[in-house]
Amino acid sequence: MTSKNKINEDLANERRKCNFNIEEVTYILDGGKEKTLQRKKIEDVALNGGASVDDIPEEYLSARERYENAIRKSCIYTNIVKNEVLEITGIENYGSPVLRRTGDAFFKDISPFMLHLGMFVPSIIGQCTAEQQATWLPRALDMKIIGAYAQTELGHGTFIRGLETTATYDPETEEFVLHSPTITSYKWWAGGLGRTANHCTVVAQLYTQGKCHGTHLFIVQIRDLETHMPLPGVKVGEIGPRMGFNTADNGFLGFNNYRIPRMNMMMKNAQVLKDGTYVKAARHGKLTYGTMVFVRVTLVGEASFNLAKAVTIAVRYSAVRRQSELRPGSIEPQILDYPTQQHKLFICIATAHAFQLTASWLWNTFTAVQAEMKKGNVDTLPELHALSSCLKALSTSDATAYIEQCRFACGGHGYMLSSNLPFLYAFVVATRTYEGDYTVLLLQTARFLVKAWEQAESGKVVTPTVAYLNRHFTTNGKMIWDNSPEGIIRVFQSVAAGKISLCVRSIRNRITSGMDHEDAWLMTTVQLVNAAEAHCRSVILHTYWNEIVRLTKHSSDNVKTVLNQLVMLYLTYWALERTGDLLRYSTISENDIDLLQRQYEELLVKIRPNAVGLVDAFDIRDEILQSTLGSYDGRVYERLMEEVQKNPLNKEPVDPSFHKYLKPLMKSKI
Ligand SMILES: CCCCCCCC/C=C\CCCCCCCCCCCC(=O)SCCNC(=O)CCNC(=O)[C@H](O)C(C)(C)COP(=O)(O)OP(=O)(O)OC[C@H]1O[C@@H](n2cnc3c(N)ncnc32)[C@H](O)[C@@H]1OP(=O)(O)O
Ligand SMILES: Cc1cc2nc3c(=O)[nH]c(=O)nc-3n(C[C@H](O)[C@H](O)[C@H](O)COP(=O)(O)OP(=O)(O)OC[C@H]3O[C@@H](n4cnc5c(N)ncnc54)[C@H](O)[C@@H]3O)c2cc1C
Repeated sequence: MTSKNKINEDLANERRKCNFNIEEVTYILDGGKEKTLQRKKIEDVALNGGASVDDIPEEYLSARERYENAIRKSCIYTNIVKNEVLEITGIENYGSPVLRRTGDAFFKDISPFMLHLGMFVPSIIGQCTAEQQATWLPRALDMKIIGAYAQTELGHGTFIRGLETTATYDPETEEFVLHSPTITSYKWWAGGLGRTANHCTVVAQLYTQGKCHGTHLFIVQIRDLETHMPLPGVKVGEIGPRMGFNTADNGFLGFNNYRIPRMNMMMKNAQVLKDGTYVKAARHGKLTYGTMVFVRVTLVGEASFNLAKAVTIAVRYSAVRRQSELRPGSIEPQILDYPTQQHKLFICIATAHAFQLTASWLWNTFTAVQAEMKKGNVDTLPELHALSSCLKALSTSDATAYIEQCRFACGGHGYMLSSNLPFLYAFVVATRTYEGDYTVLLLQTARFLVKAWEQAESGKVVTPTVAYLNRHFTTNGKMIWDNSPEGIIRVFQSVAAGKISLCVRSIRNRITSGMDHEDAWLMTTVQLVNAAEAHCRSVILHTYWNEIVRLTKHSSDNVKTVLNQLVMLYLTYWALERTGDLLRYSTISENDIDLLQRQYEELLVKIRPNAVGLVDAFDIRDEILQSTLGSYDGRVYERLMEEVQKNPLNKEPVDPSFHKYLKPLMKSKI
């Protein structure tokens, strides 16, 4: 073995200690052996060209160079996907999470094509008629047109009904006239819009026959396909440097009475006829929000994958890094041996599992609701909206916090961009805001919960994810504490039910004392967010536990054991995090809490020998991790040194600024 591919001895030892079959766990996380094999095949095809390697790391490039480099690599990757990968997977897998995952080997930040594939194409699939899809979809999939999703404006992101861009139908010419009447009506933020896109989905207030019908979606060409010049009546550009997403060319867009054909309104859920007659969406008023629901569902898997990357980096680094002495003169321990380090990291592994399994379950729920909607039944949409809202909110928020925890776990070296942890953080923290801000989405779930509570109160049987509310009305007093997984889950459901019940009481009391419903709701929103969070925790705990039981039925004993230890760690961790709630809503005693704490510490000890095996089971290739600290071989210090050689500041021994500024300063007299 050359020193280049020699595995760090501590890491090699960790792998020898691992007592379970790593591949078996990978199969469970991927959704089955077939899926793992398919993923590996795709990664082999897409990554063996080594196209991901930049001569100069992108963080040293100027804004212009970075953008051009991101476009260059997007085109390379797109060609590989079009010419080689889709041969294996079929065109229907264009937007699959595997391609998204493989794409991370090409971009440290983000591809300017991401929104084309992540939202423009899904909006065509979800919001266009079959005839419109036949016109747009093949061209979009073939990258003959490149799109963005322009909904948010300078003045409004959350409150979609407040958007100001107008689309006024002109029956004379059978066109819509798009207009930006104010500065705040300028589209703002859309990824890929600033420099890359020639088309975009525009969300605008629809006016026809003198009446406003609310926001609708339109496909709009904004640039010439040959010259890429903005078309007359279109003002478009890039919004400027941001915390992350700097290669996504997020853009602004304004219209000056810009005309598009009638058929460019996405007409699956509502139509404007040639004479201007508006035909209302018959089934559900919020179907035009469907693309956002789809993306929220996919973001739970994104949170899991990015957290898996961060914890892979931090655990491998913690196995390699040695620091301090436990006893005078003794060998310095691996930092992974500190229980406090295990406390920081093992919850991240468990959370990545919890979110991955919840994401698959949510995806199945999403496809089931889609199938029902195709048959004309929209009854399950409110539950899906409530679920996807709170799961998006919590998974992105927890992933953000835990990625930062992984960075803390890597000390100073975690602060280096080459560790990839700062990029991961900047990327994931944005997911807490975009596609619906954390608080706003939890308040959406709260609306659903309050309604479900009222139904349960009147004796009606409610839908499965809130079925625990029915139990709330048949049991009196606090939930009996029981330290089994099922017992802990039941207690978390009681906490949620108790908090929802307090919200309802607060709202009613406020109304009784003279407030109108809107003010009573507003004054209760702090509690409502808290109740929705509690509900969502119980959903995640329940789903994680159920899925582990189901998926490990035929697993080997050691895999069953380690995955059980992880899920128990997760349940125990959250019980300890929420002791205040547990004391309030269950019969848990101080003694029970002491036992929980001991159980938690014992679990850390049990999981410790398998920690590296568990992150290896995420099976994230080095090209995708892009980290000096997290590579499979653990050559941390060598890679940090190699990275220093790429720093343009080190190219010359003396920087020109010495002669220009420093020397004159040093020579000048006081
Ligand atoms: C070369 C590279 C190749 C790489 C290949 C890889 C392939 C890539 C493939 C996939 C990648 C996936 C990753 C995707 C990454 C995507 C990045 C995205 C970037 C960010 C994009 C954006 O941010 S787009 C903008 C998003 N904006 C928002 O989310 C706005 C948030 N606001 C809202 O959603 C709503 O306004 C609101 C929910 C806050 C409220 O709406 P409104 O005021 O209209 O409603 P009400 O509060 O009055 O409620 C009325 C009623 O309706 C119910 N309701 C609301 N929303 C919905 C809904 N969506 N569905 C169903 N029902 C809904 C609401 O609950 C109320 O019900 P009641 O019964 O009356 O209570
Ligand atoms: C990296 C990035 C990429 C993006 N990409 C796109 C894109 O491609 N296309 C696109 O259309 N948009 C995009 N966006 C915009 C994004 O969807 C919005 O920023 C997001 O929905 C939040 O809306 P806002 O900015 O208006 O925040 P605001 O609504 O102004 O929120 C500010 C604060 O007010 C609070 N608040 C707002 N309303 C309420 C309420 N009713 N109750 C209680 N609190 C409230 C929020 O909780 C938040 O704390 C992107 C944003 C980012 C950061």
